[in-house]
Amino acid sequence: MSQLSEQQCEACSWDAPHVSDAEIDALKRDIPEWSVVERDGVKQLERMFKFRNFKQALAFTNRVGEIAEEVGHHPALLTEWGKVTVTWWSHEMKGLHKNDFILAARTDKVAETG
Ligand SMILES: C[C@H](O)[C@H](O)[C@H]1CNC2=NC(N)=NC(=O)C2=N1
Repeated sequence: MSQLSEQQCEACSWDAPHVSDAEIDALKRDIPEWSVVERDGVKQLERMFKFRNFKQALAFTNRVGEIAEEVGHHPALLTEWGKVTVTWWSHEMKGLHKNDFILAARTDKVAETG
């Protein structure tokens, strides 16, 4: 189990510090299945999860929605037959905050434990 998932999200505003490339490398070790992608100059964390059907993919989507609502930090969720693509980033900062890594670790936990 990742300790990262147990850490608390901090309040995050548009001028909060971005995680450095060295911090990204260190934090990514706890969430090895996630990729850092860059869209329109904005770094994002992304992972695709596979399921047996649409219903299970939708149930996972809703569980991830619940953990997002708990902390007021929200991912992009693409739900398809048998798969869900989850993308975390901090819109206000236009980049990655430690919160995104914490939520990615919690997303992994949802996938493991339901
Ligand atoms: C007002 C509200 O809390 C903010 O707009 C929140 C909502 N959820 C959010 N989610 C994410 N991922 N990034 C944000 O910057 C963000 N901002």
